[in-house]
Amino acid sequence: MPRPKATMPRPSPKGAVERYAGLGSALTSLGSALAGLMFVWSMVRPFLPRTVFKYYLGHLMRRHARWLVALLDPWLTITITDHDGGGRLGIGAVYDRAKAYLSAQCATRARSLRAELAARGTERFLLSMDHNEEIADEFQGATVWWHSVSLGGAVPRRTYRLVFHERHRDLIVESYLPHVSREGRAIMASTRRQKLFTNTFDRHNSSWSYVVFEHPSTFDTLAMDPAKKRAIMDDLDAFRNGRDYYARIGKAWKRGYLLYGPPGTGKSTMIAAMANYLGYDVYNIELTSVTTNGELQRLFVETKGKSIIVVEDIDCSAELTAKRDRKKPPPPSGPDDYEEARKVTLSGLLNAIDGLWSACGGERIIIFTTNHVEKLDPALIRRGRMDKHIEMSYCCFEAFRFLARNYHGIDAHPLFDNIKALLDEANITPADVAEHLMPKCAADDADSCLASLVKALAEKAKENATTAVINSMDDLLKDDQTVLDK
Ligand SMILES: Nc1ncnc2c1ncn2[C@@H]1O[C@H](COP(=O)(O)OP(=O)(O)OP(=O)(O)O)[C@@H](O)[C@H]1O
Repeated sequence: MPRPKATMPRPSPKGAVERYAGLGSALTSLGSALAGLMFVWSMVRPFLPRTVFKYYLGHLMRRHARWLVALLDPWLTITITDHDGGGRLGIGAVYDRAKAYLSAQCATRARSLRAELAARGTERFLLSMDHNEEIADEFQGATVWWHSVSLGGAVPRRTYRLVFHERHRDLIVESYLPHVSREGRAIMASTRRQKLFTNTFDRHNSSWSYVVFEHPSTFDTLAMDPAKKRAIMDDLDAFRNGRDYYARIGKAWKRGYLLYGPPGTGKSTMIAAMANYLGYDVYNIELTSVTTNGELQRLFVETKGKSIIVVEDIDCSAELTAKRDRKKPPPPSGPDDYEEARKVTLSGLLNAIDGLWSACGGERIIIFTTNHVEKLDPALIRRGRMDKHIEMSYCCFEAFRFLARNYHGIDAHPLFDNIKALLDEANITPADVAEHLMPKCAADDADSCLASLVKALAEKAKENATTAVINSMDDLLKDDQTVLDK
């Protein structure tokens, strides 16, 4: 097996010289010793019975092989990759901590660095080692070397190799690594940026990739009934501070929300507001890009704590809206059946959610959104899975006042009464109201925007009234037909 690059002698980095200083003379002495042994061996071997050679000497050589290797290469390597499960911390968490720890070390020591903004709204940069860069670190008298490597592939894997002398094994494993983890976590807490993860599919499987999450929506900009909004914020607070409570009642620290309502009523906006309120990362899972139930399960388990996992428009996945088939499916018999077996099913999704709660301990929220709650299987949205059901409804007067204050800084206007009466009849979404309130040119002010809204509301109210008349006539005709049929 080729040695990791970090252990190869390199001219520039400090430490490499020290690490390999004794190696040349050790090899020379070993060469002479081996030559002597070979000579003695060739003299003695013809006089040895086969059994002595086979059992005793063979055994002796095997026993001392490890010692010989350790003598030649006493350097141990620990590999930390951004794709390790990270146990209860979630994928790449150990790597992230090491990266944060090294950011504090490498600014003064590495010669080739990468820079990224440390946190939203700050001008501070977080520095990390560039690929193939090496730095040395000291800990309680031991020297260790960190080497940064990027492994190729469709989704490149970033890896750190930590190299140290065998005699420091206990110190490194029991004290140094926990020290790196502690320091790294503290640095991450002070420089944390929220991330938006999406699942991408290459030729072989799905994996998460992320961008920095910078959605401007907050509860201060979300238009909805103030009492309902307050209740959601209180619920989130109780969840965030509920670590001991969840441990005491023996439940995984998680909460499920179902957001339902017509398009444009603010479901995605609400998710962004929740993420910003809690400071959590968002994992947006696109079910149509996931080919098997197993893959879905893996994606779920790879999410980190302090995160919101979102499945939007869950009603758009035909396999999930179908009622659960409790019978075991027959084994695939042809290519079509195999294609069928590759789909994500409702039971697959339920298993993935349940598996997530049993495999990962910490602080996750899962949110489903749908425009057609009535289409969903009750098992998917039952309390315990989706603990809180939130209806995102058409714009009410309170939500309109909120938007008017946000967009134009007004709390009252002669058109408000008119708008209040029309809103009840028009059934218009907050997205539509926001669109009318948004000035389109420099001449647009509150008066013109509200006038445009009144016009739109009146048209929508008229349209709804006409539809209602047509529907009631249809119902009457159906009733008449039923009577005639009888
Ligand atoms: N309650 C709201 N408060 C403030 N803005 C809103 C609200 N609802 C909708 N909007 C505005 O309307 C736009 C569309 O809203 P959003 O995407 O959140 O709706 P949605 O319910 O998720 O729609 P869909 O079901 O089609 O995904 C947003 O960009 C936002 O600016």
